[in-house]
Amino acid sequence: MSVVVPECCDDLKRERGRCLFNKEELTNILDGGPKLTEKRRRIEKMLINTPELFDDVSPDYLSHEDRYSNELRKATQLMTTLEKNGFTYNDAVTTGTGLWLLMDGNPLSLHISMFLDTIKGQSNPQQLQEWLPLAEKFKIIGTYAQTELGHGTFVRGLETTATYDSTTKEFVLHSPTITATKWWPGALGKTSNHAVVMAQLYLGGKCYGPHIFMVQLRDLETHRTLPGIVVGEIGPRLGMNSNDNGFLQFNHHRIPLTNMFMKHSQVTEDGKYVKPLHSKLSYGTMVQTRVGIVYHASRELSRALIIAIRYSAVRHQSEMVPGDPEPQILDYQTQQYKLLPHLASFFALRFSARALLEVFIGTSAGLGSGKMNMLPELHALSSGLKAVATNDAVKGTDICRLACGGHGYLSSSNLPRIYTAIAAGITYEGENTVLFLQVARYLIKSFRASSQGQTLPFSVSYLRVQPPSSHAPLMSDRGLVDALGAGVRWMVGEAERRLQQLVDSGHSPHAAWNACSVHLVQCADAHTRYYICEQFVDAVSKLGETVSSGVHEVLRQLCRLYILHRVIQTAGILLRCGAVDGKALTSIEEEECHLLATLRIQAVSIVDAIDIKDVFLKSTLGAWDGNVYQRIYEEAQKSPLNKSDVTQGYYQYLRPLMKANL
Ligand SMILES: CC/C=C\C/C=C\C/C=C\C/C=C\CC/C=C/C(=O)SCCNC(=O)CCNC(=O)[C@H](O)C(C)(C)COP(=O)(O)OP(=O)(O)OC[C@H]1O[C@@H](n2cnc3c(N)ncnc32)[C@H](O)[C@@H]1OP(=O)(O)O
Ligand SMILES: Cc1cc2nc3c(=O)[nH]c(=O)nc-3n(C[C@H](O)[C@H](O)[C@H](O)COP(=O)(O)OP(=O)(O)OC[C@H]3O[C@@H](n4cnc5c(N)ncnc54)[C@H](O)[C@@H]3O)c2cc1C
Repeated sequence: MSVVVPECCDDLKRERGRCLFNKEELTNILDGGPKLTEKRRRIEKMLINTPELFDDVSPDYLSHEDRYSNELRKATQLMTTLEKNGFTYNDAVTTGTGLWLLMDGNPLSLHISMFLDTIKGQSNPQQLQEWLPLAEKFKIIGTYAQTELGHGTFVRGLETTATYDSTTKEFVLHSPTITATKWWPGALGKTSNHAVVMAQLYLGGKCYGPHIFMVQLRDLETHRTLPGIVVGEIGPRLGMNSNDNGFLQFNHHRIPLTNMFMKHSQVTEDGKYVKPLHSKLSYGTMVQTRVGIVYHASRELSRALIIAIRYSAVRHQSEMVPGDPEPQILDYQTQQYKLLPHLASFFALRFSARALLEVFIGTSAGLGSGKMNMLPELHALSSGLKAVATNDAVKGTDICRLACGGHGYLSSSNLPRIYTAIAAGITYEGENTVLFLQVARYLIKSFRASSQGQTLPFSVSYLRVQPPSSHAPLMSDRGLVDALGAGVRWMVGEAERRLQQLVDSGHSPHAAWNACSVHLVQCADAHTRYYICEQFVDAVSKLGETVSSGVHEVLRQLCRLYILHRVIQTAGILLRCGAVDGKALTSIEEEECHLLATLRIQAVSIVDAIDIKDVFLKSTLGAWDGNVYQRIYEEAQKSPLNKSDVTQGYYQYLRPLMKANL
């Protein structure tokens, strides 16, 4: 398949004619530099030239089994194509081309993300040497099996046991109850022959908590399940039904001692336990995946935005002025209000994902030399950003669907598939409310530490009890971000006061925590969004010296919109703590409406600069040429129901009903 850039329709031609900035420059910024754009495009070109990667028939028309097989065919083709062309799976993950861009669940995505990451992050040198080459070459195929029927969130509550038998130097894996059944892991049902399994470690009758084990599940020749193991697929889900999310039970299944991941904690041959430097190091794969999810969520949101904004420039509906031609729906202020703040969110998330990745890389380097002090900060940042990114991507994607009216509900718009895939991101890898509560714990701890005169880490330093007063004028970007920071400080202070008050009146700290948890989640959400605002302002101001004025202006406008929108969303808090007054809010609302109209002019060009090609958008509504109606019509012709004029169902059911004497 070659990339032919079609002539676009008049509406889109006019939109593109209004572009006042260098699109390529903006693309480079979003990719992280021209070299990364070039690398992404090389991977994409290679994928586009591999016709086997593209569906002839929509997965919606396939049986459950054919759908899975078709996805597996594409996933294996994707991996061999990458390998043959000298790219790594990591290239596919980091450029966003390898997980779901072409896919409907990709049964190898867990292998190339969490399985490989666990091997890299949790193995001792011998294990790394043994497992990494096998996994990288797909000689073994694995997944991350942690969640059980009874527990997903509460990892310490997992029931699968790994009991050490020092006589044979083996662990005995067992699922003692139905609720101990591993449930959900992607690609566990039919694809994987190995899994990294989280289980409670038992030594000499004592439980040492959850630890990770490498477990072979299936024979490497026959692919049959090994004795002592029951494994299968869990059935249809809201989305990603081409994957084989699975279940797994162990019946006193034995694995060698050396199959416990031993980078951080160890068990000696005689059954002694060696503690890790930090008790949560075994949660490292989850943290790393949360970092990746922030990027992934922003990418999925951007696909939905490209579709909805292009469509809104092509779709004409109603009369704005009686008797005038029907305007593009993008001209309606309400349509701009639906879409453009989410476009700003996409940019904000992309810059924040990059900042988080830097924290992750810095913290990982520190861990390598035994420095654990950055771990709580990374845990709080990755938890908060994963939660905000997925919440916003899901909300934004659904708004994009709604903004496309009826046609957004068509599978061929691809919005339902993008939505159902990213909707899972709210739940997997740490349910968002639960992650926010982890952030809140960090905020309260930090606030209390500051009251005792301790210095706070960078992401929470604005919470210190006596912050320096902001010198920036309120209506400047900095001034408004400072106002948002003052709002969060007030919220956290209020949460702390309420917690203390409950404890003072006789509640246990845990009961007090639960009684304040709605407010605590709001604190965590507000704190994370403040961090995102900071990253956005920071990134735009740093770019200011290096980019052309057109690009800088667009970024400045998007950043401003993000901040204004956030201030309006937080108005109640900001008024209560006196960070803004009613007059300021009125002028912020007016400015936001003005900015919507300004950004509308170049909105199509901005989404063009995100640079996702039609073959990856897979949408009748969002294609580059804007030829919407023809595409919708052609897609409908592919429905199996249109293969014959009269269907079997007519003879079987309708005709008898019509002939019956009712
Ligand atoms: C760079 C990225 C590369 C690749 C990925 C790319 C793209 C990804 C795209 C898509 C994703 C692909 C596939 C996803 C498929 C889905 C997979 C899964 O869902 S796997 C299962 C995930 N499960 C979870 O996330 C479970 C969530 N639960 C938990 O994490 C813990 O149970 C919880 C944190 C809620 C509580 O832990 P607990 O042990 O009970 O601790 P407690 O609350 O008591 O706190 C004690 C103490 O520990 C601190 N802490 C907790 N976790 C961590 C941590 N991870 N790191 C550091 N510290 C931690 C906690 O804050 C507390 O500290 P204090 O005592 O307050 O100081
Ligand atoms: C598509 C998909 C793919 C997945 N892939 C994998 C995988 O590859 N490997 C794997 O191991 N797992 C996987 N999972 C499982 C996933 O990680 C869990 O579903 C997730 O961690 C949430 O846990 P849970 O289902 O037990 O939800 P629960 O924790 O039961 O959540 C239910 C409700 O209870 C609330 N709740 C729970 N605890 C608290 C608390 N402490 N305070 C306040 N509220 C609370 C939650 O906020 C939520 O509203 C996947 C899940 C999905 C949907």
